[in-house]
Amino acid sequence: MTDELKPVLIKGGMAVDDRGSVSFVNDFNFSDVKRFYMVDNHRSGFVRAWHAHKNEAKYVTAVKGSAIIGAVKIDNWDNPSKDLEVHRFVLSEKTPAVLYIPRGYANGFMTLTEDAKLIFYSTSELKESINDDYRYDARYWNPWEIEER
Ligand SMILES: Cc1cn([C@H]2C[C@H](O)[C@@H](COP(=O)(O)OP(=O)(O)O[C@H]3O[C@@H](C)C(=O)[C@@H](O)[C@H]3O)O2)c(=O)[nH]c1=O
Repeated sequence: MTDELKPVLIKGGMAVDDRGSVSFVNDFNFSDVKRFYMVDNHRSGFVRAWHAHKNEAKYVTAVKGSAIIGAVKIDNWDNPSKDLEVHRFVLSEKTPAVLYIPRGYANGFMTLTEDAKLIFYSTSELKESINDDYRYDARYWNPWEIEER
């Protein structure tokens, strides 16, 4: 759906009335999605990172709670530079949105709330993804610090 080679935050919205609420991201579609999976952590503050894919792109949204999402475009798959640009986003059920992470990127996230649950929509089938999975230490790049301000 999106051939940009930069992460794109597709913003949505929430409609609330006397019945309840509807969260939506109208500009997102499933045209290149082949599978989905949901991820949560046992506690807030836990980091799952860095997982990189040469061919797989993914879309991620927060179904519940909030999380910091990181994305880094890989320059050298065997020894990526530590100085690469780290794209950093906060996804939350309170501000409906879908984050597009292009192929060629490492991604990861840190849960900000105990109840955080993320859905990933992947453009690869699992068997394609398994052969396209490059992992680096969770703090190889470190967008997980929260500055008190
Ligand atoms: C992602 C996924 C995992 N699994 C299985 C495989 C494995 O036995 C178990 C755990 O998978 P993983 O160890 O890959 O889970 P994890 O290490 O949390 O990796 C996941 O984290 C996020 C940040 C990513 O970027 C993805 O690459 C995804 O693989 O779940 C599926 O069956 N289907 C799926 O779509």
